Amino acid sequence: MGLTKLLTWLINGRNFVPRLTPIPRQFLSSYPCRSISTTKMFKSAVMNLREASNDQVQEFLNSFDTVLTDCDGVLWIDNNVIPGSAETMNYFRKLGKKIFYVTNNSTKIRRDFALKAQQLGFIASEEEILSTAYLVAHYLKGIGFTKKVYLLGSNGIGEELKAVGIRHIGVGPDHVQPDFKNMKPSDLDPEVGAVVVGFDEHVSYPKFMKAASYLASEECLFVATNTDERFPKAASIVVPGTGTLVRAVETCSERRALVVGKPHAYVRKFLESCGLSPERTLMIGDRCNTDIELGVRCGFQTLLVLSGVTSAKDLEKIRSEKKPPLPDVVLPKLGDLQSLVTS
Ligand SMILES: O=C(O)COP(=O)(O)O
Ligand SMILES: [Mg+2]
Repeated sequence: MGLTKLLTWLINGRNFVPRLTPIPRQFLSSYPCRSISTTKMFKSAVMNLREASNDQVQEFLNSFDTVLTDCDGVLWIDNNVIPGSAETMNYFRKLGKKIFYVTNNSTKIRRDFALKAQQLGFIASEEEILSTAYLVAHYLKGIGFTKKVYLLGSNGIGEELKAVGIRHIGVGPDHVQPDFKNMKPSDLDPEVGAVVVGFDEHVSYPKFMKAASYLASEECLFVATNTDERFPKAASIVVPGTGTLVRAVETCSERRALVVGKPHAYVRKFLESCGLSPERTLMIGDRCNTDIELGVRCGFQTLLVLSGVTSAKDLEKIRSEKKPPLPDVVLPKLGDLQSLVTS
């Protein structure tokens, strides 16, 4: 069963018939999902759950049936679990909440995300994972794409493309040679009909040249996984995120990518097609400009945890600049919910 069908089935029961028609490209660029009132988008009150009464915590827990959680920065950082997050997610499940892991990370296939989650103590299955690698494949398959993809990204996307019968080239090192500027048209594959940009640890100048050269043809599609500026990191080291690569290719190709990840239109449309009940859905994230913005735009409740990218200081800045949207509720880390429900 496909992920959309499965999500729909889990959420609505067998009788619900999802809309599985591909989403037209021109529609996506302006797709608003639902109109957001200015008060909701720019509200200034954020409830700190640690300062809430027992009744308020209980009310919060009773207010949602479905939990969509971000991964990097909420559940784990690299391969290290954030203390208490597995216990909290498993507690949600024990309460009967449906759980889905919605990640902008494109480096793994869904099965490997599920495996990683399980190894870190989360109850999780492949069907509960929604990743940007999967969304890219879902999008290209949905529009009937049959050509080859030039992939400035990792095997995670490559494997998801392969799973839907789409061929790709480009994964792995493409080192700079002394005469790299002498690249010729014959160095390009004429079968390429789309450039996909995701996280690529082997990013290099020749890769940018190839991506931009393919994109010089107007017919060539340009798809990106996500625009996160940075990965969450515990120490004071900055790890540039996929947004860095997307902006670089957008700059040299003089084009804008269709981005499938949070908070962009494709993932919002995808979630909407799953028939979630927005007012009974909670989105948990560590970034206001991806996770919380997605949640607000979809009409979900939102919980920001400060264990990843957005810090308490950032939150203050967001509050004063009114951009991006603020969450409904905040916690230092997801695991803190445990002490609140047991106290
Ligand atoms: O890997 C990323 O860029 C972000 O991943 P996340 O959405 O799970 O935080
Ligand atoms: Mg995150």
